[in-house]
Amino acid sequence: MANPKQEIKYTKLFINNEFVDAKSGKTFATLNPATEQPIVSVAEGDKDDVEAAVRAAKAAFARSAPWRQMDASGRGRLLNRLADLMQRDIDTLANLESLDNGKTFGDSQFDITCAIDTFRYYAGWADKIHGSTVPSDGPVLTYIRKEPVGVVGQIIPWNYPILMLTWKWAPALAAGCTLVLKPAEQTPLSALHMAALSKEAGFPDGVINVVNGFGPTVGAAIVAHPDIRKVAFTGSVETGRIILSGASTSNLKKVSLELGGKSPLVIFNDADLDEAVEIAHNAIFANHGQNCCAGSRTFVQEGIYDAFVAKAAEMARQRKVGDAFQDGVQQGPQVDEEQFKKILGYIESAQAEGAQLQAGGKRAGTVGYFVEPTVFSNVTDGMKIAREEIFGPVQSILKFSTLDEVIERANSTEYGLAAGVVTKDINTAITFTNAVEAGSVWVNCYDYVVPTTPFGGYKQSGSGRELGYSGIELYLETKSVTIKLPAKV
Ligand SMILES: NC(=O)C1=CN([C@@H]2O[C@H](COP(=O)(O)OP(=O)(O)OC[C@H]3O[C@@H](n4cnc5c(N)ncnc54)[C@H](OP(=O)(O)O)[C@@H]3O)[C@@H](O)[C@H]2O)C=CC1
Ligand SMILES: CCCCCC/C=C/C(=O)O
Repeated sequence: MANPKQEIKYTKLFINNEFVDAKSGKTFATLNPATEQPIVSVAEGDKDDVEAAVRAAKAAFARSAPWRQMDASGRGRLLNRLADLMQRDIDTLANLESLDNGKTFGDSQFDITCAIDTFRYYAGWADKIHGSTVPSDGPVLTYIRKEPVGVVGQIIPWNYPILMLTWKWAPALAAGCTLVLKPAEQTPLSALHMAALSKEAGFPDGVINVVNGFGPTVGAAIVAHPDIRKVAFTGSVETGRIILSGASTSNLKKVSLELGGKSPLVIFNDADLDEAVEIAHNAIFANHGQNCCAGSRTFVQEGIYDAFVAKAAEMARQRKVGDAFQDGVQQGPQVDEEQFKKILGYIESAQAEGAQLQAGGKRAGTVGYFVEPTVFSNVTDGMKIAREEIFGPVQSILKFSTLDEVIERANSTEYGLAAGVVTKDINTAITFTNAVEAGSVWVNCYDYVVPTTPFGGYKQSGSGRELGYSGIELYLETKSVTIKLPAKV
């Protein structure tokens, strides 16, 4: 049941299976973006708390520790148990997520259902991670072992708090790593409830640690720590750059990055118009536009352009904006004042650069970080809204003539996370999907993100792939073992 008055039980740091205060005693308030008021204060970790968390994670990774002695199938059972507990607490988790992030209760439930599926998917992998034998020359036996990387640091954003935690925790735990997670400062609450569930599920001491706090303190300490062997990050390109550089100047820890996007969604003349409008609407407005793979450049072929714009604007005007806990609401507030102001700034820049405002265009209401679902037509490639990640409910509709032209324009960006194409012509669809520089391409659909399928970016949208078996590979080392035999056998 949706409950904006959800009791909040966990507000401290989670280190070595205990909730503890920050060593400094400091706390910070997490705000409700619908009211702009504090929900609760949470412990504010810093370098010393990261140190304690890494020490716990390192001890949990010791050869004789219960986690390392556990059978791989035992890790799978713990992951499934955690998924069971998430299912039991789905309403509590969804309430915490919606309070802290502003997304609708229904969207939070959907995200948590996806997260549960992901834990179950990786539970299945835990005892199926294996090496191989290799036919080396000479009287030797050579085999390849796959081993967990060790202690890993994980830094996640605020747009899908539980889902991003899951994309990090589930493969790392299936692989046998131990971890220190930093949730985003805006959305620590669901991660802390997840920490409590991990203890209840039976994960041994120190395997999972959560340190709330800020990027330049907690995040930087994770990135610099010499005992952390790998860092996994989701967030902005700018912070991704800082992380890569911090990893290279500390212990050269491995890094995987899932960064931003400016993803093209291309709609051809032969598309079913209503279906295409709906795909494009959901591609940009889902999660209030706060989505790394949002279809933020809607390219529409000239034959249907005017009709498409009219219907897209009408659909945006019908989108119901309001409090996350109200029935029928499709869009809550943006996560914080910074994002809210950034989005309004982009809307202003689009008007100044000559884009035509078709719907929305301003703040919704007077309290909370609500932005009207906004649609611009006559957007051209050089405009700021066509080049930069807005991360908000702003649809930019661009016109194109030919397939070759739109391929070139779609690829004319340093991002390469996702792309979509809507057409009835299989040749057009395949030509586009082969040519577009993007880690995920969706044909006649969008945002089809499932646990089995790798997800990540080309170019500056990142490196490495989460989900699928690729997600596990991020947390594995490869060891080649060669044993001399008395004779060739
Ligand atoms: N790819 C994606 O899914 C996301 C993209 N973005 C893009 O980034 C823009 C800015 O959002 P923002 O939240 O500032 O994104 P950031 O990339 O800065 O935040 C993501 C995470 O990184 C942490 N972080 C920040 N600085 C450092 C650092 N120096 N070292 C280590 N970790 C750090 C943040 O901590 P803290 O909690 O203190 O912020 C947060 O946990 C958005 O408008 C959007 O365009 C944002 C979120 C997700
Ligand atoms: C629930 C379906 C959409 C998932 C999108 C994942 C986005 C990740 C990100 O923004 O980093």
